[in-house]
Amino acid sequence: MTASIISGKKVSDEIRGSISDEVKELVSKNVVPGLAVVLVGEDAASQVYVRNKEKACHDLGFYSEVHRLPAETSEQQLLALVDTLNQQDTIDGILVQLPLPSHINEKSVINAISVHKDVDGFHPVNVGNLVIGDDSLLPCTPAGVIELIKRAGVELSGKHAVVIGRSNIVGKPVSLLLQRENATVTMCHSRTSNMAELARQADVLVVAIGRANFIDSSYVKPGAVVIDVGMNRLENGKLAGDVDFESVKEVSGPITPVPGGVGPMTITMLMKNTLTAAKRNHGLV
Ligand SMILES: Nc1nc(=O)c2c([nH]1)NC[C@@H]1CN(c3ccc(C(=O)N[C@@H](CCC(=O)O)C(=O)O)cc3)C=[N+]21
Repeated sequence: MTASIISGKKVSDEIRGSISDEVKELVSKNVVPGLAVVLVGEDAASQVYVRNKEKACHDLGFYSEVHRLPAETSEQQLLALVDTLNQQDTIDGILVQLPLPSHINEKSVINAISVHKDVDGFHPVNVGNLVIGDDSLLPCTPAGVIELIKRAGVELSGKHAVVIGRSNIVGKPVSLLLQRENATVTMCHSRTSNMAELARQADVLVVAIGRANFIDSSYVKPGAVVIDVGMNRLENGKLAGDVDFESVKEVSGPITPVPGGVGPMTITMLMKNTLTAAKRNHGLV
């Protein structure tokens, strides 16, 4: 029996609907949430994502600035722009698209973004607050993963969640958010020796390893929820997840597709963070 599909597009549209309503409310109080996205260089995938973010802003009534800088931009020039955006009252959220050209230190740039405008949730203070369980702007993809699981009607409390991948951007924060939902969390990574055996114990399997179609049905307990965070562009230009969707959907429980799963949620959570930052910046929460 083929698994049910968790549509990130559908969930995303529902959440964007409520964001749009909240923005109308804010605009009536002369507050327009503003997002600045900075793209350095011509990376094709980044151009797609930045265009998606810009479109989402326009669809939801946000003020949007996109700064497209040449690849040879110096770190100092980029830091100067970030500083300007930190001071700009019309901007509530700042996102500097990663990866950056190798001559620029990503940490320095992330640390330079005001904590209150860090709508990526990458700043160490936001990450620290996430770890200790204090209020913070949550990283978009991890927050989107949790939202998808919840909206699929899956109860996480007491369940065994297995996260494959331990990146700072996805794996680590997802494991923390799963713990916050009282799941029991196992973290697998490149040095895990019995990965398939551990993965098969999962009630909820979250995969974020960056290897196309790597996870097949041998990693999945029948009926387990599978969340595919993979975003791999194949030679033929198609997008593939980290999960071999065709084989896994025959054994899994609810499963997210790629595209149309976690991707749209990443953008939607970015919009949600920008809305939250705008309300905070204007003393409305
Ligand atoms: N500072 C920073 N913050 C990010 O959040 C960030 C980043 N840098 N660098 C790159 C990754 C990747 N990312 C995606 C956003 C949307 C889709 C998305 O909309 N995906 C669609 C398909 C889009 C397409 O057609 O390629 C989907 O999966 O349905 C994917 C990936 C955000 N990122």
